[in-house]
Amino acid sequence: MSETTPNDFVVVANRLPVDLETSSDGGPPVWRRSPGGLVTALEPVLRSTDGAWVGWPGTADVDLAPFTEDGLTLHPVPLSEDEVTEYYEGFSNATLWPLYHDAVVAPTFHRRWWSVYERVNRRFAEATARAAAPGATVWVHDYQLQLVPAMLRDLRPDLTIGFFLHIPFPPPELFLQLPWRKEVIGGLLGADLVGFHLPGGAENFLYLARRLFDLPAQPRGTAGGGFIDLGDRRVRVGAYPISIDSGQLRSHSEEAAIRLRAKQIRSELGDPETVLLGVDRLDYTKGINVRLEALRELLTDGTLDPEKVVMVQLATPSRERLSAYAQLRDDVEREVGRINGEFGELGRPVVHYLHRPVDRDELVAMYTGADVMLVTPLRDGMNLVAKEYVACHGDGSGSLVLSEFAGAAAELRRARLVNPHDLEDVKRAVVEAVNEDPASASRRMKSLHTQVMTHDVDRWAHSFLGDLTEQGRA
Ligand SMILES: Nc1nc2c(ncn2[C@@H]2O[C@H](COP(=O)(O)OP(=O)(O)O)[C@@H](O)[C@H]2O)c(=O)[nH]1
Ligand SMILES: O=P(O)(O)OC[C@H]1O[C@H](O[C@H]2O[C@H](CO)[C@@H](O)[C@H](O)[C@H]2O)[C@H](O)[C@@H](O)[C@@H]1O
Repeated sequence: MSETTPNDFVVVANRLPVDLETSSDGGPPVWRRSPGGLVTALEPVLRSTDGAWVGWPGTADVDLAPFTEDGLTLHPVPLSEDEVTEYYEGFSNATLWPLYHDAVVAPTFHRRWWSVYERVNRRFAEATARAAAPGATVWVHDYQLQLVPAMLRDLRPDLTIGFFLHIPFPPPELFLQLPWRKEVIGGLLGADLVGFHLPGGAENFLYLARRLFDLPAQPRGTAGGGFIDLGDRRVRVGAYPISIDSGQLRSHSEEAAIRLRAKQIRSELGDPETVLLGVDRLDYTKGINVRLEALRELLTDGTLDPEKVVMVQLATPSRERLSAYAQLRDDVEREVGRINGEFGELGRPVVHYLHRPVDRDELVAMYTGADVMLVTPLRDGMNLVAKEYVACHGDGSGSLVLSEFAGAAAELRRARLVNPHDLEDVKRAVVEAVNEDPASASRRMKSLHTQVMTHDVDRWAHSFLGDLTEQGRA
């Protein structure tokens, strides 16, 4: 670890790429990789740009000076226990998260949470102002930090500021429910460039900004993008679908040790004809129960044979103190128990359920060895898991069942797209994926693979940062 100097490129996100975990047995704290796709995508970008990362170290009441860890310059922003409850779990994940995900769970609005959200956003803006060199480029990420762009611009007008939202930006009729709607849009308008995964998010934002700030309509740009003129400055808005380090993952999946482990996993599962796989944070947006219910009905009506089909569901713990997440865990575990109780045999469950993270090698072996990947979110910004599975199947093996409501569906058109609200549609897609003729399945997967290989995270970052640089110069 060492002291740091201001950087020309700074990433700002709620979490650092590593979480500080304290052990209950009094042992020394350890840094572990943070959960979620934002970190998966941004870490390779930051490594290639030699920038700094401003974020929360994942544990309450930890106040650390900036330091370097494993080659990354990190600027920790402390959160108190109350701030974790009110800013992170409260306003970020019980107000904004459900509101932005089509209100699949009812959002909760609390004035107190809002004031803590404002306070914490200010702290992030101040930490960033200290971390950024004169004239630096700052890239702010996600719904937890929507006020940072305007706060940072006030503190440091010399900076070029980009903002990227990793979750869907909701349609106006939902967003307008938010009591602090104007403040949130005003916060985002502090950026030079505001980016979304999909054109629909960009269009929603442009409409709302013009309506809430009474701005004149402008001609539409390409792919849902456009500009907002604020008099003294111009904010660019666009769609930038995020991706993964596809080349690295493909090579990883082709390593002999991974191939061997993939075979071992199948053997440990009893060498079934078909392995179905789900990989998600245990989040109510991910539609885990949708696929479990589809499986149970297909076993009940005899369409799938429990002696031939096995499902692996990896559900990594997430936001566990929130009641909607605790309820989801109960529901998922009840459904897993029900399927295994009805259709499993001694030593041979149908659903293998893990409620803990596995290491990256094991995850890549799981992707590589699975015949059908089930990605059935009710709503998802992108879903990198879908792209990761495809990157691991360059040989044309495997099949992807993908919700129309995942951002990834806009690019992965040749996946078996399903409406997760329509159980019959999900069942049909699972059966078709299990029974598909190998030659046609291979053509499908190869075309998906080409898409993922040619649209990787490097391309995403270059596209966003290229537009940001252009905008900063304008
Ligand atoms: N190493 C590891 N990574 C995981 C595990 N579960 C999920 N991930 C990763 O977490 C990320 C999830 O991203 P995404 O699908 O976009 O959904 P998000 O959780 O909503 O960000 C992917 O990069 C996964 O590979 C796990 O058990 N171990
Ligand atoms: O930090 P957590 O509360 O533990 O949550 C983990 C991350 O979840 C979300 O990820 C999103 O970003 C992915 C990459 O763009 C995208 O593929 C996925 O659809 C999103 O759900 C969240 O947006 C991140 O801020 C969290 O760190």
